[in-house]
Amino acid sequence: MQRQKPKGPGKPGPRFKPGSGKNKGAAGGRKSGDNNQKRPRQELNKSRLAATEAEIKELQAKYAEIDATTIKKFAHFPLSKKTLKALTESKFVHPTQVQRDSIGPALQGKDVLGAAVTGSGKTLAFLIPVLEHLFMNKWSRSDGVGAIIISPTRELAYQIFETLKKVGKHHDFSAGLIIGGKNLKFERTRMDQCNILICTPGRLLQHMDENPLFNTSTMEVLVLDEADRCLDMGFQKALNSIIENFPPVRQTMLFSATQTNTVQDLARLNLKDPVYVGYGGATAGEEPSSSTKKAPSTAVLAVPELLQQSYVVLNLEDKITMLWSFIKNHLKQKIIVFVSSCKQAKYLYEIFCKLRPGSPLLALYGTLHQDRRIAIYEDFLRKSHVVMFSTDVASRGLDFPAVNWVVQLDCPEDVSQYIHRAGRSARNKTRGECLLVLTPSEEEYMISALKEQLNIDIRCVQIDPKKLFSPRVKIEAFLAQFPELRATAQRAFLSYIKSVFLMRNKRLFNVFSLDLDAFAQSLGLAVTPRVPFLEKFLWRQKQLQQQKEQGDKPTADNPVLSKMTKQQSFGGADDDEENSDDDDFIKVKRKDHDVEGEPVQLDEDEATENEAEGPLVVPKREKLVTKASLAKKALKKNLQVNSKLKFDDEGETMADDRSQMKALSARQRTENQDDDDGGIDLVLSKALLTEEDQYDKQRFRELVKKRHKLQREKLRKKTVEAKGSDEEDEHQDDGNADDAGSESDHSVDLSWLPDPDKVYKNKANTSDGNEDAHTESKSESSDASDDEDEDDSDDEPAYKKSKLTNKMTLMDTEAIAASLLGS
Ligand SMILES: Nc1ncnc2c1ncn2[C@@H]1O[C@H](COP(=O)(O)OP(=O)(O)OP(=O)(O)O)[C@@H](O)[C@H]1O
Repeated sequence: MQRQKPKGPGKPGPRFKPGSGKNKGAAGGRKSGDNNQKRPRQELNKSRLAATEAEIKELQAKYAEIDATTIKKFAHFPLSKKTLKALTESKFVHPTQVQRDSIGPALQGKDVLGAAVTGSGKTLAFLIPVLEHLFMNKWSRSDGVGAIIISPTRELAYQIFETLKKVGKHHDFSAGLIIGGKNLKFERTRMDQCNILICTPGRLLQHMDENPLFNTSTMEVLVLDEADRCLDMGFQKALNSIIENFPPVRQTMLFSATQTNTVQDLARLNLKDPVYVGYGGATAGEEPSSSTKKAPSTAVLAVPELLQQSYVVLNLEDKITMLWSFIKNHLKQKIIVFVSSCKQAKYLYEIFCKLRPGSPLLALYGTLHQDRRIAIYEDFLRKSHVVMFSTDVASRGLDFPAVNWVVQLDCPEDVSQYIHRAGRSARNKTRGECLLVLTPSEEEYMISALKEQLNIDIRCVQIDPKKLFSPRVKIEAFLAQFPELRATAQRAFLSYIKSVFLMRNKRLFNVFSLDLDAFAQSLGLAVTPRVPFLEKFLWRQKQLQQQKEQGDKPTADNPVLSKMTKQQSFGGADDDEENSDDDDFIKVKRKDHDVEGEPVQLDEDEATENEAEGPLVVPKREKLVTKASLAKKALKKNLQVNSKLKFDDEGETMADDRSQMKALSARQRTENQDDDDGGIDLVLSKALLTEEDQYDKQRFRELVKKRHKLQREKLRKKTVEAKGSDEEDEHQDDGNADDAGSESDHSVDLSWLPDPDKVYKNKANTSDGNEDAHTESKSESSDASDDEDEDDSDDEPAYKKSKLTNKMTLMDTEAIAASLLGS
């Protein structure tokens, strides 16, 4: 039974129109009029409350009698009027099997594990109980978070939110969509006011860690949609931390088309006597029909009844030709093409846009901006014929209407991934088709796994070569024309190889069976790009082989060797940061693969955790490449970022004293920083810069002084030379004195003239014009600093300044002329 919470009055009822009271218009009766308005409002609130109380009691009394077998319509469930009204308005009248089986126990407050075929209506199977739980407990905005629904992808969370808006529209609860890529501040300020939160694990954890307003202690219902995905390795850490923050007493519901039921997962979630819905007994295409309290050994794996499945076997290099021909032959259809990495989805989208197949194209993958992702998702919902290239971000839970074809261009990791991808078509009893594209090396394993686990007979189709059109030549031309596209093709090439390389099921995915040159050519690349991670892996294997031949065994004392062995057993890449920029798209996240190779010893904690399941091989997690780690790497290699080398004419490097730190304390402090963990101390850096700045200024002043000294020396030399030659001339040729023309060619001894310094100093003091001149001269030397100007004024003779100013008065000129004539 559900716990009744002592509640306040709940949300206010509708406002009364002003003047509806009896005393309307009475002079001076405003106050009493207000009272009269308040009274009916209070009375209405009371009567509403009483009605709600009565409804709750009535519904509660019926909970114990719920029998799934007798339920044909939603109205047969003891549901609140508000929920029923919204369901009817949304044309949800008859519950699906999973809804029939799970809503009853969920209303009774039991934990539920629901597994049902894709598109069978699991979303409503948990949303209805969530709404009813809050209603029965008279939840209001001030009560905080009552239910949290966790979904593995943002698009799925968004879709659940949209469904909640439909079926919960007559309730007064507030709901929030908490997903990454949205405004964190906005979410932060409103989260505490939400009664129902729909979130992705990462974002929820972020709020739990960073948002002091976020309080989950009031939470009473937890739902995990696509529970097996939420509980697998990719989200394990985040989910463990999230669950720690939840109150231990709560109702928990898990739903998926490929459900988890491992003891370990259920223990993590604190499930108490859960009811299993859709486990066991069903065959392909047949919906599960009963719920059970016993934990069955396996969950049902099934694909929709009306889904037609087929597969085709092709060499890797023929995939693009096949896809192009397929799209050209299905122009008026809605198609999703699944590939294994974001870069492939991007490349296929870009090149097909250039090739113009005649059908609208879209691409949905994780590295797109969130707003773009939602826009593409909505675009695909709306369009009736369109091709969408997608990664597995769209493989789970998304309810696109009327998808005609799902093409799995790259082989799925396992059967459950196949089911989720295929389930985007043939939803809710509609027809759909799925085409699985396999390479010859993938065929045997995948087809036998599908037949065994799904108990289906998947049809192999042969492609008519006449219907194949190769776009290879056009692709090559586009790549030659657009270098950016070529780069995208190269990235797509590498990302596909890496995805195959990282797959843990080596019987299914064998990177060495691929013809890399042919594959590169099929993407339009004239030259096959290098695959560094593969080269490195082969080199390491060779080393290992050599070590083995020499009789060495990997031990704890031989870390290199044991690392290599470990890596080989993973069959995966190392965490070498060199290749890390290719890594963002792929992570080996799942733990339920068929794994080849030796089991690897886990950390102690993990090992004990996994004992119940026997030896477990976990994937090696990729090291996160952060800016700090890159900086540390650069430091280790003694790389100086932004350093400048100068070369002389002979090509020898010259010391650049400007780049060397002069300040002793700065140098000491920087040297001491070597022991630090990294990061930038802003205060320290500022102090160092100020100190260095002073040295820079001093150095600059010295340079200027040096330059001026040189100039003066040059000038002095010239004057001395000129003097010497004049004296010689005087001795040689006195008779030439009256030759005016020759005078202009030779310097004249003007030492007998009055000292110009003295003359202009006096004038400068009296004349206003000289002030301007001084300013002008300053502006002319605007390159120099203020200090430099001061130096100039000390050192330079006054006549130089006056020469610059060119401001001689008439009297000065006359005086000079008179003295010249006088002499
Ligand atoms: N009772 C119902 N009557 C009619 N349509 C329904 C009913 N329940 C659900 N649907 C519709 O069926 C479609 C699939 O529902 P939903 O997305 O909940 O399926 P699912 O089981 O969660 O699928 P998946 O496993 O892919 O996540 C939706 O379009 C939904 O509106």
